[in-house]
Amino acid sequence: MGMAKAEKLSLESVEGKVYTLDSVREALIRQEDTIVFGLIERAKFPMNSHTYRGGEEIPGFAGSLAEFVVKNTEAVQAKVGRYNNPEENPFFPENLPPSLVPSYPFTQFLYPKAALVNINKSIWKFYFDELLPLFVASGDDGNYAQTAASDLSLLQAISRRIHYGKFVAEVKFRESAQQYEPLIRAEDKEGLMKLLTFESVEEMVRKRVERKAKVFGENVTLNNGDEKNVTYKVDPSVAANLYKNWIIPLTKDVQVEYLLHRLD
Ligand SMILES: O=C(O)C(=O)C[C@]1(C(=O)O)C=C[C@@H](O)C=C1
Repeated sequence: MGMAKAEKLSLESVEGKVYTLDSVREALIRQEDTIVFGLIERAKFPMNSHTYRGGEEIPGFAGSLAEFVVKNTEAVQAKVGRYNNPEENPFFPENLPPSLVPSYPFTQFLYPKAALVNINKSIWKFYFDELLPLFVASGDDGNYAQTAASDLSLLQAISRRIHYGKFVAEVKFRESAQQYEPLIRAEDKEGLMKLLTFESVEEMVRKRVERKAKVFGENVTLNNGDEKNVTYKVDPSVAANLYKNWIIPLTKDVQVEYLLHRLD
């Protein structure tokens, strides 16, 4: 096509995105599906710990096979514009190549100085050290590349969900700036955490995720009538605990971090 880098797409119709508390919560609900399917897909493979070993498993590359796949896939996706979308956050932002494609006019909703929050290092750590062993069978079937690819798509889904906290925080700030501003000025993390927390919403999220893991992950047979014979591809309590122990707390950390920079 030979388009210059700075050139804008010619668009038939641009869907300007509107962010409200309802619309961001709707987005979080839809992302639950992606995360539950991601768990189911990763559980298809055993642990395959070769995927995670460092030390020149790949000639000339010091990291693990998973790291190699994530870094290189992110680079390819960056070239075709993935990170032009403010809802996306790379795991390896260092040395990412620029986008080669015309830019889509994404709605600029976030406050630029707060938009830079990126906690993917913590996500990477809990994912490999703590989450994987909870739902993946031990063993090795040699499918390391496929395993790394399923890790990447699940990591990206979890990361997108957690960093969506920026949008949640911006909505809440705009709705009640007069309540947030003094807490931000005082750098009162605890006060901010309290103000942005809705216990009853969190409980609904955990219950719905557990139910989705049951519905999406049921091993379907033709004589399924008998409830007690039902088995699941991923233990539904693992999905609920992923939300309880990591996804919700980290989404809240992102909100607090974002808000602390909201008046910079
Ligand atoms: O829905 C919200 O208000 C959010 O901030 C999202 C979320 C979540 O991660 O699911 C986090 C904090 C709230 O206590 C409730 C739910």
